[in-house]
Amino acid sequence: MAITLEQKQQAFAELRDIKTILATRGWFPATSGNLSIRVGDGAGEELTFAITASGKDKAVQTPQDFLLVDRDGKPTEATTLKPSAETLIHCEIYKATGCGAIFHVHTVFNNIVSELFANQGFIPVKGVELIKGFNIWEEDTEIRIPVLPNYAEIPRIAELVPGAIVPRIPGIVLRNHGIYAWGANAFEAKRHLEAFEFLFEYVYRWQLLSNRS
Ligand SMILES: CSC[C@@H](O)[C@@H](O)C(=O)COP(=O)(O)O
Ligand SMILES: [Zn+2]
Repeated sequence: MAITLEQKQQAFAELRDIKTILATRGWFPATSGNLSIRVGDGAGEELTFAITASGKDKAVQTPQDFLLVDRDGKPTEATTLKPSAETLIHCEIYKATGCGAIFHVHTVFNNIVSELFANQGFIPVKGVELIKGFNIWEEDTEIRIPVLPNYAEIPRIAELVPGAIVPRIPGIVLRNHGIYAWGANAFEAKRHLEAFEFLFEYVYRWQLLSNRS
């Protein structure tokens, strides 16, 4: 089914709201970061999502911030805007998870923690209450947040994504780059992103304390 103007405007408005909130946290330094929301209920061949245009200052609101793309990351309408350079990663996450929204940010905490654990391929987090933000309610459990290499060619990263996703962990980290967090909708993706960032800061600070002499 074709996407209606109303659906498109609603997705753009939701992206604008979340972009504004995340910008106030300083989570889009130097034009980094990208955000997307699925539009319509289409799956498979019908997958369409709204995504941030490439290279924009995500802390600034303009009438030219978002566009619609298809399952291959190609614009669905004539536009002068370029979709995010990392659109193919969003495509793979939508196809693999069926999620409704994906938020990507670069922070110092997610970069440092990814570097600390890159060689083992995952960031371990044990016994921290905020994993309940992922709906994991087991006491004192360890979760493992996947870390992928940050190749310069995005298609090389994108092809690793389906194999890296861990069913109950709604995120993947690119080494020394940033986090992709997703959810069934924008509300859930934001909650997951905030939980990840809390956990990364916790792991970072815990490492510092553990290594003091
Ligand atoms: C400007 S540094 C960050 C970019 O290289 C990239 O990683 C990023 O997150 C933003 O790219 P964009 O194409 O604007 O979506
Ligand atoms: Zn990025």
